[in-house]
Amino acid sequence: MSRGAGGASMAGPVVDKGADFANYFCTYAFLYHQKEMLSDSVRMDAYHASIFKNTKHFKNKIVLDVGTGSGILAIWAAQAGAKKVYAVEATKMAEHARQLAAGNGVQDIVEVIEGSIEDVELPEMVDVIISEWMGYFLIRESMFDSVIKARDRWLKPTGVMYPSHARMWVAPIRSGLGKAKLQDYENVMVDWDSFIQDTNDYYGVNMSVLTKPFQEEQKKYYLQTALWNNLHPSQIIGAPFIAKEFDCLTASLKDAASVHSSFQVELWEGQLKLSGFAGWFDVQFKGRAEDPADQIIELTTSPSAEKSTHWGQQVFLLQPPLDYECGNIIEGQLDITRAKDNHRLMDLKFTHRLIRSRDANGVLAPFTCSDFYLE
Ligand SMILES: C[S@@+](CC[C@H](N)C(=O)[O-])C[C@H]1O[C@@H](n2cnc3c(N)ncnc32)[C@H](O)[C@@H]1O
Repeated sequence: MSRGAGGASMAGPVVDKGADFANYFCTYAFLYHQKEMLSDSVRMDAYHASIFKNTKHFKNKIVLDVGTGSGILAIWAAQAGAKKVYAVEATKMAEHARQLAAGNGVQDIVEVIEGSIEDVELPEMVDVIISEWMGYFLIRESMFDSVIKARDRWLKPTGVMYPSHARMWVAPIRSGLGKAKLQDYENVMVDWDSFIQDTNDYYGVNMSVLTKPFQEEQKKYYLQTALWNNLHPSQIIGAPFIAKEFDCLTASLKDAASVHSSFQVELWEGQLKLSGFAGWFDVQFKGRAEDPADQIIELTTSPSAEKSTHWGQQVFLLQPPLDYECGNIIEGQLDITRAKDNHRLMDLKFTHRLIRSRDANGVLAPFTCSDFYLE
């Protein structure tokens, strides 16, 4: 791939650091935002268990926490017996992490370093890299890039990644959200029409040449942007499939830059309306093949009746929804690439068709394409 803005090469995309700080990092400098993550009990329980059920990976070890935020993972690593923890944080939250480590008596073990992991120098290689880098649908925010770079630079050849594996899941769903979004979009366009009329009547300028670009802009916003949602499991209408898997020990920057996955899913009976697709992720803490975890822990963000996470699921709605019959199959291709103007956002495209039956002679619906933006 080329090395233009949004493109990825072996060294990753070229990033305007000032813009990146303003657009991305700034919210992490606020305690209210860190508190949201610290209040996600599914997330907290999984990381806590991954460390304390596998203390052999931490006892007397050198640990690097990439993006320490409040310092929580670094403090747990110290409590689990780490000899030294380098806790790297790009924002001023580093000061709070330092306070928190001292407030919990681990200031001699946890060394908080304020700076971007790409720029900091550590005095030694580490045994473990721990990080909570996952964004919506796993790869939004592109923080995995930073973890990969840290791994390639600072992890000993025998080192362990926490988490060790990650997977992106997709499933066909039903949802009432599409109808509401379509209504919002239509209302906005009705409002635009009266705005055009008023501007012409009162101010003598005809704005109608801007109708098409306005329509495109609003369509993208209301109908083609991925939506955050906490789905109920009953909204899933076909077997979820894995769109991408990462082994965090070996994944490359190129691997992390895009997803290309074909799928074929039989739709379950009893629903008959395909509203779109949902995407979520899980991560596993398995250690490494030669040094496996004593207890494998998994953190999942899948739709659940009992346990939701702050990640929820990302929902991609078809407009209009597709009617189907029992036993129909939806097949197609999912392509995700980095947005051209912001490497932390994704452009996502579903190319799909509904096959009326498994029979090769079944009636085929035409291909439909849906572009979504993980913004
Ligand atoms: C999702 S938060 C996790 C915070 C904390 N580890 C936790 O689990 O509660 C990610 C943190 O990583 C920091 N971060 C992201 N990219 C970074 C980088 N390249 N270098 C240093 N810190 C980074 C962010 O500022 C943010 O505080």
